[in-house]
Amino acid sequence: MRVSTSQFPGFRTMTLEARLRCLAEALGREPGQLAEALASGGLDEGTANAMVENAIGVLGLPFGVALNFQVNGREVLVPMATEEPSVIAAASHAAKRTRAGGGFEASVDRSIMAAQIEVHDVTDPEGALGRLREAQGELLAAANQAVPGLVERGGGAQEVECRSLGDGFVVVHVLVDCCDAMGANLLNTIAETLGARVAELAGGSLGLRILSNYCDRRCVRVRAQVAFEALGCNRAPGDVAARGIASASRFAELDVYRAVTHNKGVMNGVDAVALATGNDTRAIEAAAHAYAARSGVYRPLATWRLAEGGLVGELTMPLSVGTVGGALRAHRGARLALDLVGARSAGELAMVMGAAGLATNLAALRALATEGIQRGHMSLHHRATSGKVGA
Ligand SMILES: CC(C)(COP(=O)([O-])OP(=O)([O-])OC[C@H]1O[C@@H](n2cnc3c(N)ncnc32)[C@H](O)[C@@H]1OP(=O)([O-])[O-])[C@@H](O)C(=O)NCCC(=O)NCCSC(=O)C[C@@](C)(O)CC(=O)[O-]
Ligand SMILES: NC(=O)C1=CN([C@@H]2O[C@H](COP(=O)(O)OP(=O)(O)OC[C@H]3O[C@@H](n4cnc5c(N)ncnc54)[C@H](OP(=O)(O)O)[C@@H]3O)[C@@H](O)[C@H]2O)C=CC1
Repeated sequence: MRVSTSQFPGFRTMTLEARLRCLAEALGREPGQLAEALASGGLDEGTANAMVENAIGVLGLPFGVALNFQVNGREVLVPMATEEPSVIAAASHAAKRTRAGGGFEASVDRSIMAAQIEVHDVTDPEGALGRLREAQGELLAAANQAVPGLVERGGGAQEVECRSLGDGFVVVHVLVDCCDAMGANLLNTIAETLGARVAELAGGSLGLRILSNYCDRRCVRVRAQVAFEALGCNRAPGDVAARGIASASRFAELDVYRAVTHNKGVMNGVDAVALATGNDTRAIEAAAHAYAARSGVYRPLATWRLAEGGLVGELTMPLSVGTVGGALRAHRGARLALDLVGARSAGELAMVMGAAGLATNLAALRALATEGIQRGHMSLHHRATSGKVGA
């Protein structure tokens, strides 16, 4: 569903029921439909029992919506599931500050993932690589026969790459466009289909056949320009806040101890959207941190630089996310989250996730570089931990 605005004045002080009414109106739905989708955390026990093993119930998490987002000119509601107070406020807060500069600009690569087939005890690695390269056409055809639906949608196996790792190991990557799926099961099907033939061609023993979660060809890039005036508050003028944010960003580039915390601030937004939309947060985290360390030094995923009259923030990170497959079909709450975000493709969802990550990073840096984190975060944290909650 697309909305005409992501700004709802007074949303933060409304009751839960009033917020649902407000969203339902924006989406052209009945409030009851939203409440029904979210009943018992969006997941009933029967479904939970079928989704995982040894289920004993359903564990709840707060589900909220970050406001004020514009991504590539589109007004976007950003669904977030998180146990951490102040993350949704932080995302909404930063998104509000980006609006005067046009919000977030984002782009995304095709949904390319690599299926890995590993062969060991290869006695002639050079000969193996030659035979595997020659057989590229045959391997691609066999891979595509295993996923006809994907091919019909315009995706499927695109390319075969092979490398010798030394010590008798040869690895083949089948690069697959998995369209709107995260892709794990699709890629594993391809890896298992090709395994025996690849080992035969390589002249070695077949080893692992599984996707690689290091999806460095499936990156999202997000940029935001924030004017000094949009960064100021009564505790710091905008240019002072901007200089503080740029300096905090530089600190993260120079120090791994800081870079990890900086990236935790990025993942506050990314993971919350991933959890809400039923995506695999372990896959996202594993790829993000490998990418952050790709040069051999662990670096920030997002950086902020002073520019003419303001700040420019840029985030690049790999994101393998789906709007189909995985837990999505079964999970009512995740389907509602996808409906709220209005993403028509996995790429569009990845761009919103990246924008959420850049927003939570900006909010945290702005707070840290001006008043410190404790006022904003701890006031909301105390609200959550005071005896009143759940009474
Ligand atoms: C907490 C704020 C946003 C307050 O910030 P503020 O300046 O008091 O906010 P405001 O009252 O001026 O409100 C501005 C907008 O923020 C949103 N907003 C503001 N408050 C709320 C609220 N209660 N409920 C819902 N939305 C809220 C809302 O959109 C609001 O617009 P309005 O509704 O007025 O039109 C700010 O201090 C902030 O962004 N702090 C950073 C919080 C943060 O990063 N939390 C994560 C936990 S710390 C961490 O995990 C990461 C870290 C920090 O270690 C990463 C790192 O080191 O880089
Ligand atoms: N290492 C890892 O990360 C691993 C992760 N997993 C898990 O695998 C799951 C994700 O696997 P994934 O392959 O994405 O999901 P699925 O196994 O559910 O596959 C997605 C299916 O959706 C169908 N589909 C419908 N529309 C589209 C579309 N537009 N684009 C693409 N596919 C479409 C396709 O079937 P059809 O063509 O027949 O219609 C496809 O097979 C996650 O739950 C993940 O946690 C599993 C193993 C390892």
